[in-house]
Amino acid sequence: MVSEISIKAVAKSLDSPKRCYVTFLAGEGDYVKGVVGLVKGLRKVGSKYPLVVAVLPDVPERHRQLLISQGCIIREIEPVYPPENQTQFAMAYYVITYSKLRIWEFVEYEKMIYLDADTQVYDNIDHLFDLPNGYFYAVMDCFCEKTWSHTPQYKIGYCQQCPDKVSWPADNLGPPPSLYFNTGMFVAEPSMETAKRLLETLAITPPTPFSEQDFLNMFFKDIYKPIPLVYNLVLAMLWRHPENIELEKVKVVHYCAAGLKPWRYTGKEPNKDREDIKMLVKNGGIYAMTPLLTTNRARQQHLLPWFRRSNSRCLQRRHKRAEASKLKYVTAPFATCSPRVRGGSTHGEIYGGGVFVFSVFVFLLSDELKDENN
Ligand SMILES: O=c1ccn([C@@H]2O[C@H](COP(=O)(O)OP(=O)(O)O[C@H]3O[C@H](CO)[C@H](O)[C@H](O)[C@H]3O)[C@@H](O)[C@H]2O)c(=O)[nH]1
Ligand SMILES: O[C@H]1[C@H](O)[C@@H](O)[C@H](O)[C@@H](O)[C@H]1O
Repeated sequence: MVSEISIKAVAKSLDSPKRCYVTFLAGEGDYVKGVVGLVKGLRKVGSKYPLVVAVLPDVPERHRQLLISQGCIIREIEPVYPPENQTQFAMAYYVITYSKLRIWEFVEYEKMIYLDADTQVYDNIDHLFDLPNGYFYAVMDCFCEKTWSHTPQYKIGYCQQCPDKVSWPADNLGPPPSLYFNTGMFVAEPSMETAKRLLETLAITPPTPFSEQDFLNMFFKDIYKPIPLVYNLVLAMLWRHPENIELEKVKVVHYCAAGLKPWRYTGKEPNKDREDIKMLVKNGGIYAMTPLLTTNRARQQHLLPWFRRSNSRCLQRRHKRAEASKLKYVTAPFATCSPRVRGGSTHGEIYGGGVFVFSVFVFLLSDELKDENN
């Protein structure tokens, strides 16, 4: 029996413009825990739109089912690679993230907010869907971590977060670089034409260390519009540019770095008495109480019919593809990858220990998944 609440929810959804949150999932590792945390977070902050998970073929069925049971829409994508024989130029860890480019093919939606699986929302950001069309919105990155040591910016100590501290030596290096965004969160408009241009451009673009992030920065350079840091707080900002952060206002936290993923918290990390950590703990603690959708009634209230339609279309597509497919793809290489592969030093060394503590609250979101990783 469909409840009255679910009928109202359906009616409301049919009225709403076609919008969605979207994330990306590869491999059979533990990033699925991040997605469960994220969908619970979105629900907790009252987001009106569904979370679509763009999954690579190597995501196991049990993970897909788990995500569907939490209200996610599963959309399988074909992997995207940089030009053949050139993958060595991107950091091995990141090659798989080129597949994110497929989300521009999700043209059943007019607008989407992309969030990496290692982000968490602490406040509703639905209003970002109302930003004017025709631009690429994302938060400016920070260049201060050792992962950036391959760049001139890092070498001269220049960061766009504090451009007056070390000014750009135009005489030696030419005009300053364009503003550079982090791709853990962005607002974009799906379009087959854009999707096609992205892939065509990628085919003639040599891979670079931050793979799809560098590529999207290059591709959308002319229409990029920075949005405030509160929409994607890359953790390093806490200790690199604390003067730029108003912690109570942060809406999306990005647990951006190996070793700092919320679901990998061990409880042994130092510095848990830092004030910023305490603040995040206070704000984030409520998420531990967000329920899973475990009862039919809860599902009726939260799962809208387009979730089901879309998932059943997705299953049909997968069957078809499995039949036809001699699809060659590389599984996610980095779920178990050592941080050293990525930047020459461990993220433990880079970040110091304190921030691990605030990860625990998001970790609590996912503790029902403990067995998944064994
Ligand atoms: O085994 C994996 C590894 C990664 N991912 C997906 O790929 C995303 C990016 O990977 P990480 O979160 O491990 O990487 P970072 O936090 O360092 O992310 C930063 O660098 C990446 C590569 O440059 C991307 O651009 C990303 O958007 C940017 O925030 C994950 O969030 C997740 O959505 C998986 O699904 N499975
Ligand atoms: O600034 C960040 C950070 O330094 C990360 O370690 C890296 O993964 C990101 O891609 C980058 O944008």
